[in-house]
Parts: sequence; structure tokens; C-alpha cells
Amino acid sequence: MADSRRFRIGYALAPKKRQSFIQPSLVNIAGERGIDLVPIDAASPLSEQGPYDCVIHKLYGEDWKEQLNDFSERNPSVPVVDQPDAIERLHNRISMLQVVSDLRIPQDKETFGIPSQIVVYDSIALSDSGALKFPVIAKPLAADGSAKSHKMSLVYHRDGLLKLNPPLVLQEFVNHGGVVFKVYVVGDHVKCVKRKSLPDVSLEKLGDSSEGLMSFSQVSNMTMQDGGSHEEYYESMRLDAAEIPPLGFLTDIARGLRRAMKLNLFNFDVIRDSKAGSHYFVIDINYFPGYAKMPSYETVLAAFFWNIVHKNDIEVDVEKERKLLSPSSSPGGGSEGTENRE
Ligand SMILES: Nc1ncnc2c1ncn2[C@@H]1O[C@H](COP(=O)(O)OP(=O)(O)OP(=O)(O)O)[C@@H](O)[C@H]1O
Ligand SMILES: O=P(O)(O)O[C@H]1[C@H](OP(=O)(O)O)[C@@H](OP(=O)(O)O)[C@@H](O)[C@@H](O)[C@@H]1OP(=O)(O)O
Ligand SMILES: [Mg+2]
Ligand SMILES: [Mg+2]
Repeated sequence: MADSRRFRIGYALAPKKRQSFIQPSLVNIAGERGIDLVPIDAASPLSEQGPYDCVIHKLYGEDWKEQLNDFSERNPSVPVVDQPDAIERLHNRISMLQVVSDLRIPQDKETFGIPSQIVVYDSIALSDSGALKFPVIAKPLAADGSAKSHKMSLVYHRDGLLKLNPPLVLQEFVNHGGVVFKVYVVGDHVKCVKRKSLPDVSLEKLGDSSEGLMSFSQVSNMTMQDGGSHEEYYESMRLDAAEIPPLGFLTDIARGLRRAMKLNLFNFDVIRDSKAGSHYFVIDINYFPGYAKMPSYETVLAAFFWNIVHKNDIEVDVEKERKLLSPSSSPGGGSEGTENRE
């Protein structure tokens, strides 16, 4: 049945994110489905803005968290997607991957896990990398959206560790053929895309790297230059040739993560172990990633918004879910969807 009522989704996003995500194409497609996207001014009290049928957001800091909690208390029936306490887990690279280790999913032909890793809180502890095998990647412990939180080092041997600034995570580097699989999750929709990654490290390279470490940042977001070097040419060939892991396997992980984290909007990075072709590692999870880089993101997001405002299958706190999904507030149906549903 046609629904003539319009719904308002308030969005609180940093300027760069607003520009990439709130494209006219998204605004139009959501609009056709009766959904208006309305900017939230994070500099004024949230509770004085609105009304909204839902709030989506990606901003950091305690102040914003308090604003959201205050808003939820005053407007208990308005979903905040996602809950700030649930997002918090992704701001620390240890708690972020712990949830992957804790997943209990029957593993058949394809298996998954996380690379061996340790957390280092001070410089003294850097002289002891435990049982980790080199090379390792040093990642800032905090994943707080700052440019610094993406600055990583590939460390070839023990001496390279002494140049690093804790707190950080030391994670074993896994040779994976230079391709990372980014799995985008939007509610129950799952989509995998391929991206460029760090190239494999050979024993030879490990032996003669005098520097001890190499710094890099957001390697998967780097675009290849037209008319680039031979190396870039082979990289792009590798990317084209790489086979995406079975979608059923990725969807099982996505669904498990979504339930465990109580999050609807995230992506995770997966690499395939070159040594054991059907073993995969989850190496990173990002809240509200760059969806505009996902094919057909507009229709996927518009369908997700539709589901929210019609109180349909979003991952929320169980208590809250009970209130939201009371029979009187649900129009039933639930057949809205896109191709890769769980
Ligand atoms: N354990 C690992 N073994 C091999 N390569 C890795 C490993 N960890 C990270 N990488 C490579 O380094 C890149 C950056 O690492 P990671 O994804 O953890 O950083 P990030 O800054 O959080 O990335 P994003 O931009 O996706 O948020 C990965 O995309 C991958 O190419
Ligand atoms: O725009 P934002 O600040 O949210 O940047 C995010 C970026 O999306 P963008 O492509 O829109 O820049 C994401 O890229 P993809 O995984 O989708 O490739 C990923 O790098 C996140 O880790 C970043 O979030 P941060 O960790 O820095 O908060
Ligand atoms: Mg990543
Ligand atoms: Mg990340």
C-alpha cells in the first residue's frame, strides 16, 4: 500500500564524509521512497533539532556521545543508528578484532581468523615482540578517525621496532597476493569489493632491508596512476585476476559480526593467506565506511533507510528492539530488499 507520509532521517557527519556520502543521487532515490535526508548541526544541541524518524551519524568524542544518549532518553522510539556504545568497540584495534576471534561459525571449506598480534603500551616493551614472526605491521592502538590512526609501519626485523611510538598493536604480516577484500555491510546487505593492498614480502626482501621498517597510510584508498610504472601495471593485473571469496562465507561472517557488535553500518577488510589458499584473515573493521565507493550504494542505503523507518529488521539493543518492534508499530511486509540479503 502506498504510504503518503514522509520520513526524516537526520545525519550528523564530518564535512568530508557529508560530501562523499550525501550525493544528489542518494538524496533523490531516498526521496522517491518518501525519505528526506536532513543535516544535523553538531554544534547545536541535538535534542533541540528535529523531529527525526531516525538519526545516522559518524562523529567522534565524548561530547557527541552524550548528545546522542540524551537524545535517545528524550526520544526513546527514534532509532539512533548505530548506538554509540556499540561503535566504541571499533575505536580500539584490539577490541575490534576480539569480536572476530569470539565468533562461533561452522567453518567448512573456507576458514577464517585474525593474524597473531600483541599490544604494546610503552617503548620499553618494544624490545620484546614475544613469539611474533617478522615482518610485522605496527598499527596505532586507537582507531579514532584521525590521520595518525591510519599511519602504519611494515617492520622487517626487531631493530625496526625501536623507531615506533606506542601505544600500538604489532600484528604479523600475512602474504596475501597484494589484494584486500573490503566487505561492506548495510543492515542485512553484504557487498564485497577488491582493492589494492601491500605486496607480498619475500625472504630476500626481509634479509636486505637496511631501514628496518617502511611507513604507509591508507594503501587501499590509493588510486593507481594512468601510465604508471611497471610495478603498478602488474598490481592492477593482480587486482583484476583476484577471485572474490565465496559470498556465502563472507555473508556468514558479516551476519555474525553484525549480531555480535549490534552494528548495521560497517565494513571489514579480509585477506587470503597465500600459504593456505582457503584460509582468510580479518584485519580491520571500520564504522560507517566510504559507502559511495560501493556499487549501487544509493539503492542499498535507500532500502536500508526504508526498513528503518518502517521498523523492519535493524540490529539494535534487545530491550530497545522489543519496544521498536511492537506489533502496533510494524506495518508487516518486510519483503523490501536487495540481491545479497543474508
Ligand atoms: N596483518 C596484515 N598482513 C598483511 N597486510 C596487512 C595486514 N594488516 C594490514 N595490512 C595491509 O595494510 C592496510 C592497512 O591496514 P588496516 O586496514 O588495518 O588500516 P586502516 O588504516 O584501519 O585501514 P582503513 O583505511 O581500511 O580504515 C590493509 O588494507 C592491508 O593492505
Ligand atoms: O570518510 P571517513 O573519515 O569516514 O573515512 C573512512 C574511509 O571512508 P572514505 O572513503 O569515505 O574516506 C574508509 O574507507 P573504505 O574502508 O570505505 O575504503 C576507511 O578508511 C575508514 O577507516 C575511514 O574512517 P576513519 O577510520 O578515518 O574514521
Ligand atoms: Mg583497513
Ligand atoms: Mg580501519
